[in-house]
Amino acid sequence: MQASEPAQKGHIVLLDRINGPEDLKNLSREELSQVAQELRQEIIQVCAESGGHLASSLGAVELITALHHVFDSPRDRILFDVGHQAYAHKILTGRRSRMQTIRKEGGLSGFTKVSESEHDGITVGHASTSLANALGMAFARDALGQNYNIAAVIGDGSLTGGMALAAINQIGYQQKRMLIILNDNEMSISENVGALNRYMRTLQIQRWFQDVEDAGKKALQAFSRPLAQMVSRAKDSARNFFDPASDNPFKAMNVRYVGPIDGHDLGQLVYVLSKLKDLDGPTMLHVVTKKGKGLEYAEKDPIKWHGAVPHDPKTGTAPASKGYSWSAAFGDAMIELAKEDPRLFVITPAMREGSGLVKYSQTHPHRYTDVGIAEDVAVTVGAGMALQGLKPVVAIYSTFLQRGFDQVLHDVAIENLPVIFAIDRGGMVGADGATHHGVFDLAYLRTIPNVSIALPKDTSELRGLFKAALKHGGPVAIRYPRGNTDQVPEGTWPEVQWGTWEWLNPSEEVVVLAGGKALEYARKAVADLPGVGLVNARFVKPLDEEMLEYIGRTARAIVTVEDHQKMGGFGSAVLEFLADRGLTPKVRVLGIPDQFYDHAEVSSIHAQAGIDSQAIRTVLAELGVDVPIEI
Ligand SMILES: CC(=O)c1sc(CCOP(=O)(O)OP(=O)(O)O)c(C)[n+]1Cc1cnc(C)nc1N
Ligand SMILES: [Mg+2]
Repeated sequence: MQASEPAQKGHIVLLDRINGPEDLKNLSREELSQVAQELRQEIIQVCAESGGHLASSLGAVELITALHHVFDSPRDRILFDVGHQAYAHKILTGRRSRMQTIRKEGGLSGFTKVSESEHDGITVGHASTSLANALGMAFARDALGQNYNIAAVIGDGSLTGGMALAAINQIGYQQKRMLIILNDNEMSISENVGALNRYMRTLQIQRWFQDVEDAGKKALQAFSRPLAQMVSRAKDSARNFFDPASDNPFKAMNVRYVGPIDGHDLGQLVYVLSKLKDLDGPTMLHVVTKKGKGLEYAEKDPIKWHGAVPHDPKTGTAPASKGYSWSAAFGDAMIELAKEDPRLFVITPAMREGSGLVKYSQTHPHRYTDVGIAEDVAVTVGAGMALQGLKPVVAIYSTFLQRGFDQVLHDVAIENLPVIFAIDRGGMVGADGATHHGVFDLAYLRTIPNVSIALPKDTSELRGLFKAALKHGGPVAIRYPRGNTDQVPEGTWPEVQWGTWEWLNPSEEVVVLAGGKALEYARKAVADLPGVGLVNARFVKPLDEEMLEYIGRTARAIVTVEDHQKMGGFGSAVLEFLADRGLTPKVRVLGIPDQFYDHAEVSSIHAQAGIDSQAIRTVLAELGVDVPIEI
């Protein structure tokens, strides 16, 4: 590709001619800097129009440009942990024209995805998986006698995940050739946490230490070499004492550590990556970046601009978000509950904002902790708290609780400990796609003895269930969807009788059973059908056995609806119950079919999956209920 005159700011010149990483190879340092500038403009424009992971992607622009200049993707494998920071990677690997479709139905994934491009080494969305993937690829490369490079980019937040640290332990032990690039911007979604994070700050101070030391060494050598050598020996022994970098955990695990270097200095990045690329064994390059780099309002507030909504790119202004979210309803309830019960303690695995806990963490800072991206740790920390008399609430997305399944079983349920799981994003979540949909939790929780599962229909019931859960003791999962709910006055704490359902439309011939988000669809579906019974099945476990027994004996047909996999969910529980008692009404189970759903609007996914109001009415019609199909 011919070099061209550098473009004035604002004009896209070089990107127009980059259709793949091979077009980066012959660019000069100045041209690479121009490419980075143009990438930044495109990412800003894409996120302004479509929303997306703006701040993370802006912070990784130079790093990704340098990686694709130095390495030879797709022959070399370049992996991104979580994959949310990879917008520049997508643009440079032939997807520039489709960037406006990102996170939309039929469009690009918001993360890297193997089926989307040969340049996407792994399909991700959950954190901390890149290093074990990289090790696996190194095993495969060596076992097959092949020869290519593997580079894994992992953020400082993702490095707080146990899976990443365990992988480094193995990587240092196996000594396979690979490059880990730690993209350290001191941020997870919130400020990053953990001892390793604090240690990495000292490494950045250490650069200052290095510079002073280098200058001193040069001055001394100019004066007397023997003296310089003697001082150098003395310095090395002192170094372990003063220099934090000498207890570098990565070096301790036999991973070569290089850095920290400026993750926005393209010249330095290209130089160092070229030097490290072919070194034997594992190397970690520590780069320091700024989340939101190059966009003033995103640099100033990387938390807000971690996940951008469509906005004015010049000012960062966006229409005020409407409505009161389930997450806010949960956070407000916790603030009040903590005033009532001094034993309450809320734990988040790096999702303070997403779980609606910002205000709670400020109101009750001593009854709150963020354990980092470590859901397994969050659950078992809750178990430890419960063993010693606290009332822990683990605030966790359904999809991320998958990382703590064994901890729920092994550390909480066996001893029937009073840990409450506030499960947010229960059900389909939309733009984050298959890696983030929370549609497996009813099945994986239902099989664990002692665990109760409840689905509030509104904010008042959410609060009533937390109050009942605190009284109930034992492990309780209270699951609610992404999206909005109603707002209730402070002090709303209704009584909810444990394990009971609620008749909403007491008609007995054909009965629809649904809880949580599915109940919204069911209500709409039967609104003008007085002959169809409707039950708020707010407990998945325990079922309301008395009511279900009655319905099983009297109704000719039952329809269950859930925003969850059909297999193993609420409908399965009802079928098991009826079969155990020899009750034989017709049963239709509406749930998510046995497949993954990519990113799309939640309503569209629900319609495709056959659990929305239209689907319910169609089934009712098939069961002989006289319903107008269209609503
Ligand atoms: C997108 C998403 O779901 C993100 S991005 C992110 C912060 C990652 O911080 P890191 O320092 O690695 O990257 P940075 O943004 O460049 O600073 C979190 C916690 N999450 C949620 C999350 C929670 N828990 C798990 C297992 N995976 C994910 N992806
Ligand atoms: Mg980070």
